[in-house]
Amino acid sequence: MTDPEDLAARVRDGDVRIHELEDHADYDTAAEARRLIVERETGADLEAVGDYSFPAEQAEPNIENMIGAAQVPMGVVGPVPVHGGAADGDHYLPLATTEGALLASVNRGLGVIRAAGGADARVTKNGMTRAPVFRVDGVAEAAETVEWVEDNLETLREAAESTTSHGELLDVEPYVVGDSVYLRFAYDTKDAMGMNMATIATGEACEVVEAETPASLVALSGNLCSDKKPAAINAVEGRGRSVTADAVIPGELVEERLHTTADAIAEANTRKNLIGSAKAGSLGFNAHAANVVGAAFLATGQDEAQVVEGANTITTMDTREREDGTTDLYASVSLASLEVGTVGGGTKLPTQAEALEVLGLRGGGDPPGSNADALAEIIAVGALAGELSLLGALSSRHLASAHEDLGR
Ligand SMILES: CC(C)(COP(=O)([O-])OP(=O)([O-])OC[C@H]1O[C@@H](n2cnc3c(N)ncnc32)[C@H](O)[C@@H]1OP(=O)([O-])[O-])[C@@H](O)C(=O)NCCC(=O)NCCSC(=O)C[C@@](C)(O)CC(=O)[O-]
Ligand SMILES: NC(=O)C1=CN([C@@H]2O[C@H](COP(=O)(O)OP(=O)(O)OC[C@H]3O[C@@H](n4cnc5c(N)ncnc54)[C@H](OP(=O)(O)O)[C@@H]3O)[C@@H](O)[C@H]2O)C=CC1
Repeated sequence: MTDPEDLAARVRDGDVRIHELEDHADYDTAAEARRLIVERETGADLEAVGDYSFPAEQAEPNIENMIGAAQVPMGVVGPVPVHGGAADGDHYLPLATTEGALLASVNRGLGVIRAAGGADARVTKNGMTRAPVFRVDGVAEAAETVEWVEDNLETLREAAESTTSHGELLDVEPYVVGDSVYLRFAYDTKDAMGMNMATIATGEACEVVEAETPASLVALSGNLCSDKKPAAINAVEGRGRSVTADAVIPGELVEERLHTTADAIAEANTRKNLIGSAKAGSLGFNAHAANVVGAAFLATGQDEAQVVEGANTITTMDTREREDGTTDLYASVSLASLEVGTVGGGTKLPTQAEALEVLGLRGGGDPPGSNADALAEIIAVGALAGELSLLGALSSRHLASAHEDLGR
């Protein structure tokens, strides 16, 4: 049966479940039937939602109960001048957002960085984590379990890596709380963001832990991972890529293009991003790193919920005196836990793959991992540009007027 009206009627009559429509029709017809059901029950018109540009079947690994697609406007900023460990040269960065003024701001910051000769960027740590929680009888069994894990990393590595041809187990960090034992597994997941890969590999390793120790698995994710929640452990230890970008901006460029001074930006950064964030109890000591991380994630097919970890960013802005008496601005961002991939997840979907192509980073890198490293470095430079521009706007008191002009 391939008629959407008939399919919708069968769902209404209870003959077919709404999430099983793909068993009875092709994927696009199933989505159309679902739209009919939802339209009739809610009175909403789903014409725009149904006007998507790719075969629904292509999204099969990414969504259940598909009715169409949410379309977010995508723009481009740059070129981004990056001197990175993996990324080098000028890259246009696609960003998808609904916040007017955001791309203008990042574009302005990139123009400043470009005029200053570009930004350096490096991935300084890489490890996607999964931390299962086990039940033990008490502290004696907890210690026995931890000792076994520490003595048998090779055995755990063999089990975990049997599930993947790309992933490598880097470390297992044990934590004990009463009769709970948490094992934080960290993997080099190469060009994949790696959450599925790390979860599957850790599941295999957990079977060995249960067979060899008194510990009994309670949950494959015990929240010390920590995925998609604000967590100090990610800000301190890192998760995914830890990446830093910096640039020195000549004082005259700050004045010409940001309409303020290096001193004023440094002061705004200290009082806002450092002291203000500390007083607020924030994990993010930055202005809006999440803006660039989120927009780049939507454009390139990353898991949008992991913007939470991307916000674990510290921005520093300091003045540097030159011999001629003028003052430059040293600017940096350090993203502790940027979780990105160029294979897997949403990266294969058509618009997302095209966005990765714009960056020259679609698919696996050579060597494996280099494309995801490069993506992390480019996003970090984009975040640095956003910080420079917003701090400039705040220092020159242009934030409200910018959003009056562009954001509404
Ligand atoms: C809006 C500007 C850039 C104007 O700034 P301006 O200096 O008046 O702009 P301009 O017209 O002189 O142009 C300067 C450059 O900006 C770029 N630019 C300029 N306009 C465009 C445009 N339409 N499209 C693309 N790029 C644009 C472009 O690079 C241009 O150079 P050019 O190419 O002309 O040589 C500036 O006032 C600004 O950056 N304001 C800050 C806005 C901002 O950062 N908003 C971010 C969101 S705020 C938020 O979400 C978080 C928050 C604030 O709540 C977090 C917190 O608590 O801090
Ligand atoms: N399971 C979970 O708990 C969670 C899942 N997610 C979801 O997980 C998905 C992302 O998981 P992820 O593991 O990244 O992606 P996928 O599950 O899509 O797997 C990617 C696979 O691509 C293969 N691959 C091919 N080339 C490369 C390369 N160069 N580098 C690395 N791997 C390569 C690997 O296969 P092989 O391993 O065989 O080598 C890898 O496992 C997203 O959809 C996200 O939303 C998010 C959070 C939690």
